[in-house]
Amino acid sequence: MHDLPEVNTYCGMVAIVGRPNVGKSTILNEIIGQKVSITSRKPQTTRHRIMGIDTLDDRQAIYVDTPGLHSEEKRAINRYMNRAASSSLGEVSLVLFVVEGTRFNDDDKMVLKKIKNSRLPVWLIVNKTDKVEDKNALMTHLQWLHEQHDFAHVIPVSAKQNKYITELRDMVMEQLPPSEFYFPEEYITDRSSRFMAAEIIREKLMRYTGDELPYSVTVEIEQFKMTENGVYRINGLILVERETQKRMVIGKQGSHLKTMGSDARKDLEELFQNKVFLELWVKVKSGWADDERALRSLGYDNQ
Ligand SMILES: Nc1nc2c(ncn2[C@@H]2O[C@H](COP(=O)(O)OP(=O)(O)OP(=O)(O)O)[C@@H](O)[C@H]2O)c(=O)[nH]1
Repeated sequence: MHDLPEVNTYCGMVAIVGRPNVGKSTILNEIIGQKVSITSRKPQTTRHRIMGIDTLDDRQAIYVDTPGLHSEEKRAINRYMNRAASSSLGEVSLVLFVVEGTRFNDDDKMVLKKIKNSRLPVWLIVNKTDKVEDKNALMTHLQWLHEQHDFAHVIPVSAKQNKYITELRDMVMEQLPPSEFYFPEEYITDRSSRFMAAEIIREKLMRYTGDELPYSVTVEIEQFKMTENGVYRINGLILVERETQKRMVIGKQGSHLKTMGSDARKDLEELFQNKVFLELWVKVKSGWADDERALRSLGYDNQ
């Protein structure tokens, strides 16, 4: 009889699911200690499935941040996001179901239904507790939440104030099954530097522009290279649907684009630990959000 190879490390996938805007990406970034998933006040900021990798000594937790699940599936991009969110449930060992304070609406119900079907162990993470002034109401709500499903844990946190995030991280680490590491220990995400650069630029667009933009804007990295003097030279192309949106993104005498570019550059330098030279262009590309083929050509390939 052959001895099985001894594994003395622990590693597993943890899916972070929930309706849009409950703070999934913020929780992930707080756990990893770096911006691996972009966030904004606008719902549905996360469009892709992103892994955040947290390695500590002999343990590696691979968090999968998913686009917010929601019931509206009108446009192609919404369908894509729902697929990306659901497909991550197949391969994980633990689900963190994120809800917000004392709110629990139809979209939360829909997510809970999906989770129940998956039969995975679920921890309920009640985020944004800092926003709840009435602590008695919170207690009553937590009690009610407990009754909705056989949650292994119900954990109130505030990602924004970094409250109970370390405790959550430690609990997850304890829960990992014995396994080889999936990623080298220095990795913090499965995504390429190009992808991260595009996402950070998109985050600035989401944050600085009006409500009209979220669905219609996308970013392509046309060039990403190290120059002879050790600077990352990044050229980003911002694609919008309409001329009015182009003007909105650029701002008066380019003021908007300049501020966003400078903010994005700072984040990129922090992320890559390297000096960055960033150039941005804006171009009108009509109708892309309704065209699945165009989506795929821009990298929305549901992987
Ligand atoms: N007050 C408060 N706000 C928070 C907290 N966590 C996240 N937020 C804010 O909530 C908004 C949404 O956060 P995200 O992390 O982008 O939410 P998400 O669930 O990933 O959103 P989608 O990308 O739409 O799925 C942002 O403006 C965050 O700053 C928290 O603990 N307290």
